[in-house]
Amino acid sequence: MEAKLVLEDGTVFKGKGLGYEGTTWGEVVFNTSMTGYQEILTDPSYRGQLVTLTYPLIGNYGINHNDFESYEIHAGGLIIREDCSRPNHWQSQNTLDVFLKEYKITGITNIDTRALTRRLRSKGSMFGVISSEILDEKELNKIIKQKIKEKRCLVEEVSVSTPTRIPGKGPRVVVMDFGVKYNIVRYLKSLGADIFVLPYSSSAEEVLSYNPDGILLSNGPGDPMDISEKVPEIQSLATKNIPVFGICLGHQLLGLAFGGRTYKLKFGHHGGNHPVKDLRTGKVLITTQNHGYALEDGLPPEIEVTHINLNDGTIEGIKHKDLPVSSVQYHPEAGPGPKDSTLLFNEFINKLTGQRNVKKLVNF
Ligand SMILES: NC(=O)CC[C@H](N)C(=O)O
Repeated sequence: MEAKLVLEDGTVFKGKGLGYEGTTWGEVVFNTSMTGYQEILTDPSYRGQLVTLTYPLIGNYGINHNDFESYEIHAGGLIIREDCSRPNHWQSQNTLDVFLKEYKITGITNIDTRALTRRLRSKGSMFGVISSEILDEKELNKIIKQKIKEKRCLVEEVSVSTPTRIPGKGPRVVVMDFGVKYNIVRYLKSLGADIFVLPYSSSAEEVLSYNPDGILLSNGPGDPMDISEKVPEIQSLATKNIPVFGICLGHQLLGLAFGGRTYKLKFGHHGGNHPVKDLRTGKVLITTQNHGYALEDGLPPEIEVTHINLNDGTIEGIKHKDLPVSSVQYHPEAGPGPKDSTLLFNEFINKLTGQRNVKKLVNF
């Protein structure tokens, strides 16, 4: 089945349809991880984006029950070089193609993803459309012009609609769900936390009514300014002397709450090998990243920058100088990616219990 990918600048890539036969659109981003396609597809932060995977062979270890980062595929579409239709792995239960069909996600294969990535890297991420049903390029360009203007509240699309509890015997953690990845919840659970996942729309008052020992602000899709109405609520929560830990979108919202500003990166950070320096220890961590926005330099004086990205110097972590509040732009929960930073979860939980001992994490 023939398929086409058209970018907002008019570039056309011809390929072969993958997954569900149809038409899909969104911002085209590239991820440089070598493995982890299932986690990437199901990560709510990719909601509505067309994900290009730079690793040339995708699907080779199939799809399994354990690697879900949420309840469904959130990426709007998938762009790859080569699809492996006969996966081989002891846990594999499905092929990538069938998986995409099940969730009605349209993809495209046989694409020169190297050329596409170079284009996105030099011009910046662009809007695009993938279709295996419409091949007329004029028609596809028309779709881009229409859809690029469409506004969606992506966080609303992915957040839980009612509070959900994952019981544990340890400290009570409220997770504000902007599109939380399962691995964040898995780590908190492995450390014994009594977890309440609340809809992103919950007010500060509602969050506090759970009497939390700590609050986690999750990752999530889109521009943090799309949910700027949450900023005063987060500011109110972050100044109550309750430990708060933010991840990715949660980090950006926390920065905004303390008077910082966000901006859009040229092509974002999406991959599993981003070097980040912890400025307090001088150590370099290899991190998983997936973000298109970042905090601007020039944060208020009460905020300390704790981590920076060694590729481009952008802010990767902050902490409040007086309050028990900190956050990272990257993903300590990995899923997929290196686990250099998983101890951040121990640090957070230890703050809540006052324990000194670092519990050994369960390996996922
Ligand atoms: N993974 C995330 O939380 C991403 C945050 C935000 N949507 C961004 O792209 O910057």
